Amino acid sequence: MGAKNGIVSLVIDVGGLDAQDRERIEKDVRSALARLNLPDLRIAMTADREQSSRNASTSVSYTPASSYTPASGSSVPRLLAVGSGKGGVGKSTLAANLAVAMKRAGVQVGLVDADIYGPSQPRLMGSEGMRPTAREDKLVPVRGVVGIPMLSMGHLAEEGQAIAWRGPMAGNALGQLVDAHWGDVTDLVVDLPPGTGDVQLTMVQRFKPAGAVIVSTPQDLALMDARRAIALFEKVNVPIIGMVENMSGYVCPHCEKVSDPFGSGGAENAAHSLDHPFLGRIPLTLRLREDSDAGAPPAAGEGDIARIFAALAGKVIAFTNADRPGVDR
Ligand SMILES: Nc1ncnc2c1ncn2[C@@H]1O[C@H](COP(=O)(O)OP(=O)(O)OP(=O)(O)O)[C@@H](O)[C@H]1O
Repeated sequence: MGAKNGIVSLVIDVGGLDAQDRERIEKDVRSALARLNLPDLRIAMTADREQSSRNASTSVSYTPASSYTPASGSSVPRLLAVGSGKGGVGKSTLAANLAVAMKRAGVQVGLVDADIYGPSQPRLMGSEGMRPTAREDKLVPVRGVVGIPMLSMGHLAEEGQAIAWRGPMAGNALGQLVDAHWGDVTDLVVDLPPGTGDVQLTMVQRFKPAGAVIVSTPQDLALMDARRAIALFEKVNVPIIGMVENMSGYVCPHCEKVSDPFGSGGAENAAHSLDHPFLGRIPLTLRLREDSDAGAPPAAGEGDIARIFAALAGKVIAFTNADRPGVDR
């Protein structure tokens, strides 16, 4: 057991124990330590073998420290944020499929689920139930579909456990997801929490993404929120890579006729009026929702939707190739 920078770390050797015994020990230790009222406790359970899979022999769970800064000299990949002004517009769906399409285009891409209050990337990327390992005080990502390394609070918090940290703790949790062992990853797609409040502002300020993709649905109200999201990034000088219009046109699964329940073209007009690139339009389709819920991002398959995500990814890659500086820490 040790304490550094206000973080109390406890390393428990659980070599030779099965998952049930490991869980029991962790639970017992946590409840014993709860009486001490430690604000920032990190428990690492180690064993002789290291894997990042469902059968991991090393697992990590922690309560984040309230003030976290990446170790000096640590290098992290370039961060590409995916943000939205409001929830439910398809930000996580876009982030997952963008990462998959970038990977298919040959980019060494990773994915961070910064939506730490409602992490959905483990489900979208087919990595539910996986637990990251830890090495030298840093997390080792798990692998989602098509082998994309990824980290999400959903991999660390117990299933169904409410995640309700205060702002600074949220920032710290994200710090540990970003400042991880990313290996040869050059670009990290970051799924931000929805909204434009203090938590989002602090995250963007602290982690300084190299650029941001803004997702919106076509309605006026959603677009007003998207404008607020753009303003948030601009406030801290994060370039806007462009806007994406999601749920744009409903494709009937029976007759393939297209209708526009939320209107269409609003995000493209908004992007032009704000002088930002328009990256593309993703239709509302039953298939997209079903595949997403099943942990099979359509960008990994073939067909129209995969082609749409491939085109989007091409534009994001063009942005990263346009002599943009990486993250300067
Ligand atoms: N183009 C689409 N067609 C059909 N369903 C979609 C589409 N985009 C997103 N969805 C569905 O809408 C729901 C919300 O999407 P998603 O979770 O990606 O949104 P979000 O903006 O990240 O939401 P949250 O605010 O909860 O993080 C999901 O069930 C998803 O499968």
